[in-house]
Amino acid sequence: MALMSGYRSTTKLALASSQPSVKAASKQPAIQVSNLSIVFDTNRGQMIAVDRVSFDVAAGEFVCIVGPSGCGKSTVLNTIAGLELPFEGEILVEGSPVGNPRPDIGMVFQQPHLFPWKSVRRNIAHGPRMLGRSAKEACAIADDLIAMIGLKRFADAYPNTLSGGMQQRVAIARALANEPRVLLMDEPFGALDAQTRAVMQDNLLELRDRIKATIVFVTHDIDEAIVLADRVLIMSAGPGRILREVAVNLPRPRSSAILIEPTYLALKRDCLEVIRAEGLRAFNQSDSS
Ligand SMILES: Nc1ncnc2c1ncn2[C@@H]1O[C@H](COP(=O)(O)OP(=O)(O)OP(=O)(O)O)[C@@H](O)[C@H]1O
Repeated sequence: MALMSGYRSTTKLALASSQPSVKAASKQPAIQVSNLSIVFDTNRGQMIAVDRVSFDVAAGEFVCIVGPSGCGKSTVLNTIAGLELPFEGEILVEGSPVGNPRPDIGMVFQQPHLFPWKSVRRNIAHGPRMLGRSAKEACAIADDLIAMIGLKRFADAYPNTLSGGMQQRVAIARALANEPRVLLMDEPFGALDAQTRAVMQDNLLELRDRIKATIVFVTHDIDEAIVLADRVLIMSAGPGRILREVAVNLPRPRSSAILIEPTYLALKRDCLEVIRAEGLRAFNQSDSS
């Protein structure tokens, strides 16, 4: 496998001691989340969904957030996107506080949410048009991205004629059309079958090398997190906190083929130990409360 030619055994697991605060290596992080807390009103009273979460993401870094269902992963991501207000704490993206959704922050969800009445090209051109680009410019941007995601033959097709994987590629291209500095992805491959998912992971790794955006990616799947990320943040069961940071120093370019490499398996085993211990802690806690 050509992508594996540079493979070396450089895996290093970095487990920080106890860290509510996870700092990126860069001096000027693209994303700075400081003491983020989010409380929801529910019919059983107030519920702390996210509890004093702090982390940085360096410019160009790929960070995955994993954790048990309901631990607040999506809430953290939505808040960075400006979709979850109000919140306690501070979030800076490219140095500016987040408030409302911003064109320099792209978001991709588990479901592609394409406009069913627009063709692939017009779905992707929509963002640039909204930002004031001419129809010609917007179509040129869309066509470049369509080539990048390998759907040239489907430029004039409508979403309902595409497979789930193809629709998700269009959703990613649509998010990239505004040239976001930051791309937030909430389980974008969660609804796909295993084979399509592996192909999409490889596509994303390739795209990532070309677009140089800072990416925060939420997933349940530890394999997916290790294949994609420079760092994995493991969240605890609710209320959500950052439990551990795991540095993934596997060489790039990578592909899903690293899943069978011994260094990869060692890294996965260490992550799973952290996740299993946390699962047990949460179970015992809920059992005794
Ligand atoms: N708008 C809301 N109102 C009330 N509670 C909410 C709201 N949004 C999320 N929650 C609750 O906050 C907690 C965190 O939800 P969130 O969706 O962020 O978790 P998650 O880790 O992304 O879960 P999953 O992996 O299952 O998608 C959950 O207990 C959820 O029920």
